[in-house]
Amino acid sequence: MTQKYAIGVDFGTESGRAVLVRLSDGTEAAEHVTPYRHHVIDERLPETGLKLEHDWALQHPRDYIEVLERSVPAVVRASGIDPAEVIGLGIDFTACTMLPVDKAGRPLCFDPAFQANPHSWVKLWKHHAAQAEADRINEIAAARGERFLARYGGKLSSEWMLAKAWQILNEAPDIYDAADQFVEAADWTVAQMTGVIVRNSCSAGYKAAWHRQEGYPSREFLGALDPRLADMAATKLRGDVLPLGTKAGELTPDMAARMGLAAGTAIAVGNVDAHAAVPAVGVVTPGRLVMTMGTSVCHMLLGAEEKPIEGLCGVVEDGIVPGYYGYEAGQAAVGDIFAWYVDEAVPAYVAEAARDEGLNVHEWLEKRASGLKAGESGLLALDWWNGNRSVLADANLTGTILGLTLLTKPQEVYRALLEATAFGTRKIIEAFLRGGLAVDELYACGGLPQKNRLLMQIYADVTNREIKVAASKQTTALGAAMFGAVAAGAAKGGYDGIVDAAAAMARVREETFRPIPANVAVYDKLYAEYMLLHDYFGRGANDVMKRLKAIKEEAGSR
Ligand SMILES: Nc1ncnc2c1ncn2[C@@H]1O[C@H](COP(=O)(O)OP(=O)(O)O)[C@@H](O)[C@H]1O
Ligand SMILES: O=C(CO)[C@@H](O)[C@@H](O)COP(=O)(O)O
Repeated sequence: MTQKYAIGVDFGTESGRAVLVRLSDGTEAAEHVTPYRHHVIDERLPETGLKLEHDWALQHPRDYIEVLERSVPAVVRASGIDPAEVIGLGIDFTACTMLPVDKAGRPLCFDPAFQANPHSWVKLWKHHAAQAEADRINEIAAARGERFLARYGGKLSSEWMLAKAWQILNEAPDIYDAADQFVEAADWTVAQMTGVIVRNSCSAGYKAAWHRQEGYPSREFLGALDPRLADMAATKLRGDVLPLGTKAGELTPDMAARMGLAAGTAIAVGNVDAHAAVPAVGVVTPGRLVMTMGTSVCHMLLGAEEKPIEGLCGVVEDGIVPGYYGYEAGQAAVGDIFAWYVDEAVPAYVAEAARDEGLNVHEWLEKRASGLKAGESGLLALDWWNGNRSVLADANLTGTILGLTLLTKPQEVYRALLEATAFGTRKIIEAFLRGGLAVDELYACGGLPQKNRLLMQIYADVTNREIKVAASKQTTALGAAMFGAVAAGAAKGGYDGIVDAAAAMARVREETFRPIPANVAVYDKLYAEYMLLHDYFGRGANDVMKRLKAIKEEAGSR
Protein backbone atom coordinates (compact mmCIF):
# COMPACT_ATOMS: atom_id res chain seq x y z
CA MET A 1 0.00 0.00 0.00
CA THR A 2 1.35 3.45 -0.83
CA GLN A 3 1.95 5.83 2.04
CA LYS A 4 -0.75 8.46 2.56
CA TYR A 5 -0.28 11.90 4.11
CA ALA A 6 -2.30 14.68 5.69
CA ILE A 7 -1.38 18.32 6.16
CA GLY A 8 -2.07 20.33 9.30
CA VAL A 9 -1.85 24.11 9.27
CA ASP A 10 -1.58 25.93 12.59
CA PHE A 11 -2.52 29.63 12.46
CA GLY A 12 -0.83 31.20 15.50
CA THR A 13 -0.60 34.74 16.78
CA GLU A 14 2.47 35.76 14.77
CA SER A 15 2.76 33.14 12.04
CA GLY A 16 1.22 30.13 10.36
CA ARG A 17 2.96 26.74 10.11
CA ALA A 18 2.21 23.74 7.93
CA VAL A 19 3.30 20.18 8.66
CA LEU A 20 3.08 17.24 6.32
CA VAL A 21 2.40 14.10 8.33
CA ARG A 22 2.63 10.41 7.50
CA LEU A 23 -0.67 8.80 8.38
CA SER A 24 0.69 5.40 9.36
CA ASP A 25 2.66 6.68 12.39
CA GLY A 26 2.30 10.46 12.68
CA THR A 27 5.91 11.24 11.75
CA GLU A 28 6.40 14.64 10.22
CA ALA A 29 7.88 14.59 6.74
CA ALA A 30 8.26 18.37 6.45
CA GLU A 31 7.28 21.64 8.09
CA HIS A 32 7.31 25.26 7.01
CA VAL A 33 6.53 28.56 8.77
CA THR A 34 5.22 31.74 7.18
CA PRO A 35 5.39 34.78 9.46
CA TYR A 36 2.41 37.09 9.03
CA ARG A 37 3.46 40.00 6.84
CA HIS A 38 1.31 42.43 8.85
CA HIS A 39 2.14 40.92 12.28
CA VAL A 40 -0.33 41.71 15.06
CA ILE A 41 -1.87 45.06 14.18
CA ASP A 42 -2.05 46.82 17.54
CA GLU A 43 -0.74 50.30 16.84
CA ARG A 44 -1.76 51.52 13.37
CA LEU A 45 -4.10 50.25 10.67
CA PRO A 46 -2.47 49.10 7.44
CA GLU A 47 -3.10 51.37 4.43
CA THR A 48 -4.53 54.36 6.33
CA GLY A 49 -2.11 54.41 9.27
CA LEU A 50 -4.99 55.20 11.64
CA LYS A 51 -3.85 55.01 15.27
CA LEU A 52 -5.57 52.24 17.22
CA GLU A 53 -6.79 52.65 20.76
CA HIS A 54 -5.41 50.84 23.77
CA ASP A 55 -6.23 47.09 24.03
CA TRP A 56 -6.85 46.66 20.31
CA ALA A 57 -5.34 43.71 18.43
CA LEU A 58 -6.19 43.09 14.78
CA GLN A 59 -4.94 40.89 11.96
CA HIS A 60 -4.92 41.00 8.15
CA PRO A 61 -6.88 38.16 6.49
CA ARG A 62 -4.57 38.16 3.49
CA ASP A 63 -1.80 36.88 5.79
CA TYR A 64 -3.76 33.66 6.31
CA ILE A 65 -4.02 33.04 2.56
CA GLU A 66 -0.31 33.68 2.21
CA VAL A 67 0.35 30.88 4.73
CA LEU A 68 -1.68 28.48 2.59
CA GLU A 69 0.04 29.61 -0.60
CA ARG A 70 3.58 29.48 0.78
CA SER A 71 3.77 26.90 3.54
CA VAL A 72 1.59 24.19 1.98
CA PRO A 73 3.51 23.94 -1.34
CA ALA A 74 6.76 24.24 0.64
CA VAL A 75 6.07 21.10 2.71
CA VAL A 76 4.98 19.12 -0.34
CA ARG A 77 8.11 20.23 -2.22
CA ALA A 78 10.45 19.54 0.69
CA SER A 79 9.17 16.01 1.17
CA GLY A 80 9.23 15.18 -2.54
CA ILE A 81 5.89 13.33 -2.37
CA ASP A 82 3.21 13.29 -5.04
CA PRO A 83 0.54 15.84 -4.00
CA ALA A 84 -2.12 13.20 -4.76
CA GLU A 85 -0.85 11.26 -1.73
CA VAL A 86 -2.15 14.06 0.53
CA ILE A 87 -5.68 12.89 1.29
CA GLY A 88 -6.77 15.46 3.85
CA LEU A 89 -5.97 18.86 5.33
CA GLY A 90 -7.04 20.33 8.66
CA ILE A 91 -6.38 23.71 10.20
CA ASP A 92 -6.33 25.05 13.73
CA PHE A 93 -6.54 28.69 14.66
CA THR A 94 -6.31 31.10 17.55
CA ALA A 95 -9.81 31.87 18.79
CA CYS A 96 -11.99 33.84 19.09
CA THR A 97 -10.34 35.53 16.15
CA MET A 98 -13.32 36.89 14.22
CA LEU A 99 -14.17 39.05 11.24
CA PRO A 100 -17.15 40.63 9.54
CA VAL A 101 -17.76 39.44 5.96
CA ASP A 102 -20.12 40.55 3.19
CA LYS A 103 -22.64 38.38 1.32
CA ALA A 104 -19.88 36.93 -0.86
CA GLY A 105 -17.85 35.99 2.25
CA ARG A 106 -15.34 38.78 1.55
CA PRO A 107 -13.82 40.46 4.62
CA LEU A 108 -15.22 43.97 4.99
CA CYS A 109 -11.67 45.27 5.43
CA PHE A 110 -11.03 44.40 1.77
CA ASP A 111 -13.75 46.87 0.77
CA PRO A 112 -12.33 50.38 0.19
CA ALA A 113 -15.56 51.78 1.65
CA PHE A 114 -14.80 50.19 5.06
CA GLN A 115 -11.03 49.75 5.08
CA ALA A 116 -10.39 52.88 7.15
CA ASN A 117 -12.65 51.65 9.95
CA PRO A 118 -10.74 49.39 12.35
CA HIS A 119 -13.95 47.46 13.07
CA SER A 120 -13.90 46.05 9.52
CA TRP A 121 -10.67 44.13 10.28
CA VAL A 122 -10.06 40.77 11.93
CA LYS A 123 -10.27 41.09 15.71
CA LEU A 124 -7.54 38.84 17.07
CA TRP A 125 -8.20 36.64 20.12
CA LYS A 126 -6.23 39.05 22.31
CA HIS A 127 -8.22 42.13 21.28
CA HIS A 128 -9.35 43.23 24.74
CA ALA A 129 -11.20 46.43 23.91
CA ALA A 130 -14.65 44.86 24.34
CA GLN A 131 -14.37 44.50 28.13
CA ALA A 132 -17.21 46.98 28.74
CA GLU A 133 -19.49 44.86 26.55
CA ALA A 134 -18.34 41.66 28.28
CA ASP A 135 -19.13 43.20 31.69
CA ARG A 136 -22.66 44.11 30.58
CA ILE A 137 -23.19 40.65 29.02
CA ASN A 138 -22.23 39.03 32.32
CA GLU A 139 -24.35 41.37 34.45
CA ILE A 140 -27.44 40.90 32.30
CA ALA A 141 -26.94 37.14 31.91
CA ALA A 142 -26.54 36.78 35.70
CA ALA A 143 -29.60 38.93 36.39
CA ARG A 144 -31.69 36.85 33.97
CA GLY A 145 -30.34 33.58 35.36
CA GLU A 146 -29.12 32.48 31.93
CA ARG A 147 -28.16 28.82 32.10
CA PHE A 148 -25.31 29.12 29.63
CA LEU A 149 -23.25 31.20 32.11
CA ALA A 150 -22.41 28.17 34.24
CA ARG A 151 -20.75 26.49 31.25
CA TYR A 152 -18.30 29.41 31.09
CA GLY A 153 -17.31 29.59 34.74
CA GLY A 154 -19.87 32.35 35.37
CA LYS A 155 -18.41 34.84 32.86
CA LEU A 156 -18.14 35.25 29.12
CA SER A 157 -14.85 36.82 28.10
CA SER A 158 -14.18 40.07 26.29
CA GLU A 159 -12.12 37.93 23.89
CA TRP A 160 -15.19 36.13 22.60
CA MET A 161 -17.71 36.51 19.82
CA LEU A 162 -20.62 38.17 21.63
CA ALA A 163 -18.54 40.93 23.22
CA LYS A 164 -16.61 41.58 20.02
CA ALA A 165 -19.74 41.68 17.86
CA TRP A 166 -21.48 44.00 20.32
CA GLN A 167 -18.46 46.30 20.37
CA ILE A 168 -18.79 46.57 16.58
CA LEU A 169 -22.46 47.46 16.93
CA ASN A 170 -21.74 50.06 19.62
CA GLU A 171 -18.80 51.74 17.94
CA ALA A 172 -19.41 51.14 14.23
CA PRO A 173 -23.09 50.45 13.53
CA ASP A 174 -22.48 50.85 9.78
CA ILE A 175 -19.98 47.96 9.89
CA TYR A 176 -22.41 45.91 11.95
CA ASP A 177 -25.16 46.52 9.40
CA ALA A 178 -22.89 45.84 6.44
CA ALA A 179 -21.69 42.53 7.92
CA ASP A 180 -23.64 39.69 6.41
CA GLN A 181 -22.02 37.34 8.93
CA PHE A 182 -19.44 37.34 11.72
CA VAL A 183 -17.16 34.36 11.28
CA GLU A 184 -14.24 32.83 13.10
CA ALA A 185 -11.06 33.29 11.06
CA ALA A 186 -10.73 29.47 11.21
CA ASP A 187 -14.04 29.04 9.41
CA TRP A 188 -13.31 31.84 6.95
CA THR A 189 -9.96 30.28 6.04
CA VAL A 190 -11.55 26.86 5.53
CA ALA A 191 -14.14 28.55 3.31
CA GLN A 192 -11.35 30.02 1.17
CA MET A 193 -10.30 26.43 0.41
CA THR A 194 -13.76 24.87 -0.06
CA GLY A 195 -15.90 27.76 -1.30
CA VAL A 196 -18.48 27.41 1.51
CA ILE A 197 -18.66 28.84 5.02
CA VAL A 198 -19.38 26.20 7.66
CA ARG A 199 -18.84 26.76 11.36
CA ASN A 200 -16.94 24.37 13.61
CA SER A 201 -18.48 23.22 16.89
CA CYS A 202 -15.30 23.86 18.87
CA SER A 203 -14.99 27.60 18.13
CA ALA A 204 -18.77 28.05 18.26
CA GLY A 205 -19.05 26.16 21.56
CA TYR A 206 -16.12 27.73 23.39
CA LYS A 207 -16.17 31.20 21.91
CA ALA A 208 -19.75 31.99 20.84
CA ALA A 209 -21.65 30.32 23.70
CA TRP A 210 -23.21 27.81 21.29
CA HIS A 211 -24.58 24.57 22.71
CA ARG A 212 -25.31 21.37 20.80
CA GLN A 213 -28.86 21.10 22.12
CA GLU A 214 -29.66 24.72 23.00
CA GLY A 215 -27.93 26.58 20.17
CA TYR A 216 -26.73 30.17 20.76
CA PRO A 217 -28.02 32.38 23.62
CA SER A 218 -31.66 33.17 23.02
CA ARG A 219 -33.19 35.99 21.01
CA GLU A 220 -34.65 37.32 24.29
CA PHE A 221 -31.25 37.44 25.95
CA LEU A 222 -29.57 39.10 22.96
CA GLY A 223 -32.46 41.57 22.73
CA ALA A 224 -32.06 42.36 26.43
CA LEU A 225 -28.45 43.35 25.72
CA ASP A 226 -29.55 45.63 22.91
CA PRO A 227 -32.72 45.33 20.82
CA ARG A 228 -30.58 45.65 17.68
CA LEU A 229 -28.75 42.45 18.66
CA ALA A 230 -31.90 40.32 19.02
CA ASP A 231 -31.54 38.66 15.62
CA MET A 232 -27.78 38.31 15.65
CA ALA A 233 -27.62 34.55 16.22
CA ALA A 234 -30.19 33.85 13.51
CA THR A 235 -28.60 36.20 11.01
CA LYS A 236 -24.97 37.06 11.54
CA LEU A 237 -24.02 33.77 13.23
CA ARG A 238 -26.28 31.64 11.04
CA GLY A 239 -25.21 28.45 9.32
CA ASP A 240 -24.43 24.84 10.10
CA VAL A 241 -22.22 24.14 13.11
CA LEU A 242 -20.40 20.89 12.38
CA PRO A 243 -18.51 18.55 14.76
CA LEU A 244 -14.72 18.28 14.69
CA GLY A 245 -13.37 15.87 12.10
CA THR A 246 -16.28 16.50 9.73
CA LYS A 247 -15.35 17.17 6.12
CA ALA A 248 -16.16 20.85 5.52
CA GLY A 249 -15.78 20.35 1.78
CA GLU A 250 -13.19 19.61 -0.86
CA LEU A 251 -10.34 21.75 -2.11
CA THR A 252 -11.48 23.86 -5.06
CA PRO A 253 -9.49 23.67 -8.32
CA ASP A 254 -8.42 27.31 -7.95
CA MET A 255 -7.07 26.87 -4.40
CA ALA A 256 -5.59 23.49 -5.32
CA ALA A 257 -3.48 25.21 -7.96
CA ARG A 258 -2.42 27.93 -5.51
CA MET A 259 -1.57 25.44 -2.75
CA GLY A 260 0.08 22.79 -4.92
CA LEU A 261 -2.38 20.06 -3.90
CA ALA A 262 -4.92 17.94 -5.78
CA ALA A 263 -8.39 19.42 -6.28
CA GLY A 264 -10.90 17.46 -4.25
CA THR A 265 -8.60 16.92 -1.23
CA ALA A 266 -10.77 16.58 1.91
CA ILE A 267 -10.72 19.70 4.09
CA ALA A 268 -11.73 19.31 7.73
CA VAL A 269 -13.81 21.89 9.59
CA GLY A 270 -11.60 24.30 11.53
CA ASN A 271 -10.50 23.79 15.12
CA VAL A 272 -9.17 25.91 17.99
CA ASP A 273 -5.37 25.69 18.19
CA ALA A 274 -5.06 24.57 21.78
CA HIS A 275 -7.76 21.95 21.38
CA ALA A 276 -6.22 20.34 18.32
CA ALA A 277 -3.21 19.49 20.47
CA VAL A 278 -5.11 17.22 22.86
CA PRO A 279 -5.44 14.10 20.66
CA ALA A 280 -2.02 14.89 19.20
CA VAL A 281 -0.41 14.02 22.56
CA GLY A 282 -2.61 10.92 22.76
CA VAL A 283 -5.06 12.29 25.32
CA VAL A 284 -8.52 10.90 24.55
CA THR A 285 -9.73 10.12 28.11
CA PRO A 286 -10.34 12.12 31.35
CA GLY A 287 -7.79 12.91 34.08
CA ARG A 288 -4.98 14.10 31.84
CA LEU A 289 -4.54 17.87 31.63
CA VAL A 290 -2.99 19.15 28.39
CA MET A 291 -1.22 22.53 28.49
CA THR A 292 -0.62 24.22 25.16
CA MET A 293 2.21 26.54 26.10
CA GLY A 294 3.14 29.45 23.86
CA THR A 295 2.27 33.13 23.74
CA SER A 296 -0.54 32.17 26.12
CA VAL A 297 -1.31 28.88 27.85
CA CYS A 298 -4.53 26.93 27.38
CA HIS A 299 -5.41 24.09 29.76
CA MET A 300 -7.64 21.34 28.39
CA LEU A 301 -9.18 18.47 30.30
CA LEU A 302 -11.78 15.83 29.38
CA GLY A 303 -14.57 14.83 31.74
CA ALA A 304 -17.40 12.32 31.66
CA GLU A 305 -19.86 14.83 33.13
CA GLU A 306 -20.61 18.53 32.87
CA LYS A 307 -19.57 20.21 36.14
CA PRO A 308 -19.44 23.89 37.10
CA ILE A 309 -15.81 25.00 37.53
CA GLU A 310 -14.87 28.43 38.86
CA GLY A 311 -13.48 30.78 36.24
CA LEU A 312 -13.48 28.17 33.52
CA CYS A 313 -13.19 29.39 29.92
CA GLY A 314 -15.73 26.85 28.84
CA VAL A 315 -17.06 23.32 28.84
CA VAL A 316 -18.41 21.94 25.58
CA GLU A 317 -19.86 18.52 24.94
CA ASP A 318 -17.74 16.77 22.27
CA GLY A 319 -15.74 20.03 22.15
CA ILE A 320 -12.33 18.33 22.05
CA VAL A 321 -12.83 14.58 21.71
CA PRO A 322 -16.22 13.01 20.93
CA GLY A 323 -17.94 11.29 23.83
CA TYR A 324 -16.56 13.62 26.53
CA TYR A 325 -17.11 17.08 27.88
CA GLY A 326 -14.09 19.17 26.92
CA TYR A 327 -13.04 21.70 29.58
CA GLU A 328 -10.82 24.67 28.80
CA ALA A 329 -9.13 27.17 31.10
CA GLY A 330 -6.24 29.46 30.31
CA GLN A 331 -3.74 32.23 30.96
CA ALA A 332 -3.92 35.11 28.48
CA ALA A 333 -0.18 35.77 28.55
CA VAL A 334 2.71 33.46 29.35
CA GLY A 335 5.38 33.51 26.61
CA ASP A 336 4.17 37.04 25.92
CA ILE A 337 5.24 38.07 29.45
CA PHE A 338 8.72 36.65 28.93
CA ALA A 339 8.83 38.39 25.53
CA TRP A 340 7.83 41.68 27.18
CA TYR A 341 10.66 41.36 29.67
CA VAL A 342 13.26 40.45 27.06
CA ASP A 343 12.14 43.11 24.57
CA GLU A 344 11.28 45.97 26.92
CA ALA A 345 13.05 45.62 30.22
CA VAL A 346 16.40 43.82 30.23
CA PRO A 347 19.52 45.98 30.52
CA ALA A 348 21.82 46.32 27.51
CA TYR A 349 24.59 44.35 29.25
CA VAL A 350 22.40 41.23 29.19
CA ALA A 351 21.89 41.42 25.43
CA GLU A 352 25.64 41.91 24.97
CA ALA A 353 26.57 39.04 27.27
CA ALA A 354 24.07 36.78 25.52
CA ARG A 355 25.55 37.71 22.14
CA ASP A 356 29.06 36.98 23.42
CA GLU A 357 27.96 33.54 24.60
CA GLY A 358 26.13 32.78 21.34
CA LEU A 359 22.75 32.62 23.11
CA ASN A 360 19.54 34.54 22.65
CA VAL A 361 18.41 36.65 25.60
CA HIS A 362 15.84 34.08 26.78
CA GLU A 363 18.50 31.36 26.75
CA TRP A 364 20.98 33.54 28.63
CA LEU A 365 18.42 34.43 31.28
CA GLU A 366 17.29 30.82 31.58
CA LYS A 367 20.90 29.69 32.07
CA ARG A 368 21.53 32.26 34.81
CA ALA A 369 18.11 31.73 36.45
CA SER A 370 18.76 27.97 36.55
CA GLY A 371 21.65 28.71 38.91
CA LEU A 372 19.26 30.21 41.48
CA LYS A 373 17.50 28.16 44.13
CA ALA A 374 13.70 28.22 44.40
CA GLY A 375 12.79 31.26 46.49
CA GLU A 376 16.29 32.75 46.37
CA SER A 377 15.32 35.87 44.42
CA GLY A 378 12.93 37.11 47.11
CA LEU A 379 10.54 38.07 44.33
CA LEU A 380 6.93 37.23 43.67
CA ALA A 381 4.95 38.25 40.60
CA LEU A 382 1.32 38.19 39.47
CA ASP A 383 1.07 36.91 35.88
CA TRP A 384 -1.58 39.34 34.66
CA TRP A 385 0.33 41.29 31.99
CA ASN A 386 -2.56 40.55 29.60
CA GLY A 387 -5.30 40.35 32.22
CA ASN A 388 -6.48 37.20 33.96
CA ARG A 389 -8.35 34.66 31.87
CA SER A 390 -8.84 31.94 34.53
CA VAL A 391 -10.06 31.90 37.25
CA LEU A 392 -10.85 35.59 37.66
CA ALA A 393 -11.79 36.17 34.01
CA ASP A 394 -10.93 39.85 34.11
CA ALA A 395 -9.00 41.50 31.28
CA ASN A 396 -8.60 44.70 33.32
CA LEU A 397 -6.16 43.19 35.81
CA THR A 398 -2.48 43.95 35.25
CA GLY A 399 0.91 42.54 36.22
CA THR A 400 2.97 43.19 39.30
CA ILE A 401 6.37 42.23 40.73
CA LEU A 402 6.90 42.38 44.49
CA GLY A 403 10.16 42.29 46.42
CA LEU A 404 12.45 44.31 44.12
CA THR A 405 15.58 45.77 45.73
CA LEU A 406 18.68 47.60 44.52
CA LEU A 407 20.40 44.22 44.27
CA THR A 408 17.75 42.52 42.09
CA LYS A 409 19.25 40.94 38.97
CA PRO A 410 17.59 40.42 35.56
CA GLN A 411 17.76 36.62 35.88
CA GLU A 412 15.90 36.89 39.20
CA VAL A 413 13.11 38.90 37.61
CA TYR A 414 13.00 36.44 34.70
CA ARG A 415 12.72 33.49 37.09
CA ALA A 416 9.99 35.26 39.09
CA LEU A 417 8.03 35.72 35.86
CA LEU A 418 8.40 32.02 34.96
CA GLU A 419 7.25 31.12 38.49
CA ALA A 420 4.28 33.51 38.36
CA THR A 421 2.92 31.76 35.28
CA ALA A 422 3.36 28.38 36.99
CA PHE A 423 1.40 29.66 40.01
CA GLY A 424 -1.36 30.76 37.61
CA THR A 425 -1.47 27.21 36.23
CA ARG A 426 -1.59 25.72 39.74
CA LYS A 427 -4.55 27.94 40.57
CA ILE A 428 -6.34 26.56 37.50
CA ILE A 429 -5.56 22.94 38.46
CA GLU A 430 -6.95 23.60 41.94
CA ALA A 431 -10.15 25.02 40.44
CA PHE A 432 -10.58 21.82 38.41
CA LEU A 433 -9.94 19.66 41.47
CA ARG A 434 -12.37 21.67 43.60
CA GLY A 435 -14.99 21.25 40.90
CA GLY A 436 -14.63 17.47 41.13
CA LEU A 437 -12.52 16.75 38.04
CA ALA A 438 -9.45 14.54 38.32
CA VAL A 439 -6.07 15.93 37.21
CA ASP A 440 -3.77 12.91 37.43
CA GLU A 441 -1.23 13.70 34.74
CA LEU A 442 0.09 16.79 32.95
CA TYR A 443 1.01 16.94 29.27
CA ALA A 444 2.78 19.93 27.75
CA CYS A 445 3.03 20.96 24.14
CA GLY A 446 3.47 24.15 22.12
CA GLY A 447 6.63 26.18 21.65
CA LEU A 448 7.64 26.77 25.29
CA PRO A 449 8.42 23.18 26.43
CA GLN A 450 10.87 22.92 23.53
CA LYS A 451 12.51 26.23 24.37
CA ASN A 452 12.86 26.43 28.12
CA ARG A 453 13.71 23.45 30.37
CA LEU A 454 13.80 25.58 33.52
CA LEU A 455 10.23 26.68 32.89
CA MET A 456 9.09 23.06 32.65
CA GLN A 457 10.93 22.07 35.83
CA ILE A 458 9.32 25.01 37.65
CA TYR A 459 5.86 23.90 36.42
CA ALA A 460 6.55 20.35 37.70
CA ASP A 461 7.75 21.72 41.06
CA VAL A 462 4.94 24.25 41.51
CA THR A 463 2.17 21.80 40.55
CA ASN A 464 3.93 18.83 42.21
CA ARG A 465 3.11 16.72 39.17
CA GLU A 466 5.15 14.90 36.55
CA ILE A 467 4.93 16.51 33.10
CA LYS A 468 5.06 14.60 29.83
CA VAL A 469 6.12 16.60 26.81
CA ALA A 470 4.88 16.21 23.25
CA ALA A 471 7.39 14.63 20.88
CA SER A 472 6.33 16.91 18.05
CA LYS A 473 7.46 20.53 17.90
CA GLN A 474 4.25 21.30 16.03
CA THR A 475 1.69 19.46 18.14
CA THR A 476 -1.27 21.64 17.26
CA ALA A 477 -0.51 21.32 13.54
CA LEU A 478 -0.13 17.55 14.00
CA GLY A 479 -3.55 17.50 15.67
CA ALA A 480 -5.00 19.52 12.79
CA ALA A 481 -3.49 17.01 10.33
CA MET A 482 -5.10 14.19 12.33
CA PHE A 483 -8.49 15.84 11.93
CA GLY A 484 -7.69 16.21 8.21
CA ALA A 485 -7.10 12.43 8.10
CA VAL A 486 -10.44 11.88 9.85
CA ALA A 487 -12.19 14.18 7.34
CA ALA A 488 -10.74 12.01 4.54
CA GLY A 489 -11.94 8.81 6.24
CA ALA A 490 -10.57 5.28 6.45
CA ALA A 491 -11.82 4.34 2.99
CA LYS A 492 -9.40 6.90 1.52
CA GLY A 493 -6.49 5.77 3.72
CA GLY A 494 -7.27 8.09 6.67
CA TYR A 495 -9.18 7.31 9.88
CA ASP A 496 -12.83 7.08 10.80
CA GLY A 497 -12.44 8.78 14.17
CA ILE A 498 -9.98 10.90 16.14
CA VAL A 499 -9.44 8.13 18.72
CA ASP A 500 -8.15 5.80 15.96
CA ALA A 501 -6.03 8.59 14.51
CA ALA A 502 -4.56 9.33 17.97
CA ALA A 503 -3.74 5.66 18.56
CA ALA A 504 -1.65 5.60 15.39
CA MET A 505 -0.25 9.10 15.18
CA ALA A 506 0.14 10.70 18.65
CA ARG A 507 3.54 10.77 20.38
CA VAL A 508 5.17 12.04 23.60
CA ARG A 509 8.87 12.15 24.51
CA GLU A 510 10.46 9.46 26.70
CA GLU A 511 11.92 12.10 29.03
CA THR A 512 9.54 13.70 31.51
CA PHE A 513 9.89 16.51 34.09
CA ARG A 514 9.47 15.22 37.66
CA PRO A 515 8.92 17.42 40.73
CA ILE A 516 11.94 17.94 43.00
CA PRO A 517 10.66 17.60 46.61
CA ALA A 518 12.82 20.40 48.09
CA ASN A 519 11.54 22.84 45.45
CA VAL A 520 7.95 21.68 45.93
CA ALA A 521 8.17 22.66 49.60
CA VAL A 522 9.48 26.17 48.84
CA TYR A 523 6.93 26.71 46.10
CA ASP A 524 4.10 25.68 48.44
CA LYS A 525 5.08 28.66 50.60
CA LEU A 526 5.41 31.03 47.67
CA TYR A 527 2.12 29.86 46.22
CA ALA A 528 0.38 30.69 49.50
CA GLU A 529 1.77 34.23 49.17
CA TYR A 530 0.74 34.34 45.49
CA MET A 531 -2.81 33.40 46.52
CA LEU A 532 -2.94 36.25 49.05
CA LEU A 533 -1.94 38.73 46.34
CA HIS A 534 -4.23 37.04 43.80
CA ASP A 535 -7.31 37.46 45.97
CA TYR A 536 -6.35 40.90 47.28
CA PHE A 537 -5.82 42.48 43.85
CA GLY A 538 -8.13 40.22 41.89
CA ARG A 539 -11.29 39.89 43.96
CA GLY A 540 -12.08 43.49 44.78
CA ALA A 541 -10.28 44.12 48.12
CA ASN A 542 -8.06 46.61 46.31
CA ASP A 543 -9.01 47.62 42.78
CA VAL A 544 -5.86 49.69 42.35
CA MET A 545 -5.06 48.03 39.00
CA LYS A 546 -8.36 49.18 37.58
CA ARG A 547 -8.00 52.67 39.04
CA LEU A 548 -4.55 52.97 37.49
CA LYS A 549 -5.97 51.90 34.15
CA ALA A 550 -8.71 54.51 34.42
CA ILE A 551 -6.19 57.24 35.30
CA LYS A 552 -4.05 56.14 32.37
CA GLU A 553 -6.98 56.26 29.97
CA GLU A 554 -7.99 59.68 31.25
CA ALA A 555 -4.43 60.96 30.82
CA GLY A 556 -4.21 59.44 27.34
CA SER A 557 -7.36 61.17 26.17
CA ARG A 558 -6.26 64.63 27.42
N1 LIG B 1 13.71 30.43 25.48
C1 LIG B 1 12.49 30.89 25.75
N2 LIG B 1 11.98 30.81 26.99
C2 LIG B 1 10.75 31.23 27.28
N3 LIG B 1 9.93 31.79 26.36
C3 LIG B 1 10.37 31.89 25.11
C4 LIG B 1 11.67 31.47 24.74
N4 LIG B 1 11.83 31.73 23.41
C5 LIG B 1 10.66 32.30 23.00
N5 LIG B 1 9.79 32.39 24.01
C6 LIG B 1 8.39 32.85 23.98
O1 LIG B 1 7.62 31.88 23.29
C7 LIG B 1 6.45 32.49 22.75
C8 LIG B 1 6.11 31.88 21.40
O2 LIG B 1 5.67 30.57 21.62
P1 LIG B 1 5.21 29.65 20.42
O3 LIG B 1 4.60 28.44 20.99
O4 LIG B 1 6.38 29.45 19.52
O5 LIG B 1 4.18 30.56 19.61
P2 LIG B 1 2.57 30.70 19.59
O6 LIG B 1 2.06 30.85 20.97
O7 LIG B 1 2.34 31.95 18.79
O8 LIG B 1 2.05 29.47 18.93
C9 LIG B 1 6.76 33.97 22.66
O9 LIG B 1 5.88 34.64 23.52
C10 LIG B 1 8.21 34.10 23.18
O10 LIG B 1 8.38 35.17 24.02
O1 LIG C 1 -7.81 31.24 23.24
C1 LIG C 1 -7.23 30.35 22.69
C2 LIG C 1 -7.75 28.99 22.69
O2 LIG C 1 -9.00 28.93 23.30
C3 LIG C 1 -5.96 30.54 21.92
O3 LIG C 1 -6.31 30.54 20.59
C4 LIG C 1 -5.24 31.79 22.28
O4 LIG C 1 -4.90 31.71 23.62
C5 LIG C 1 -3.96 31.97 21.42
O5 LIG C 1 -3.06 30.95 21.59
P1 LIG C 1 -1.48 31.03 21.21
O6 LIG C 1 -0.77 31.19 22.51
O7 LIG C 1 -1.25 32.14 20.27
O8 LIG C 1 -1.18 29.68 20.60
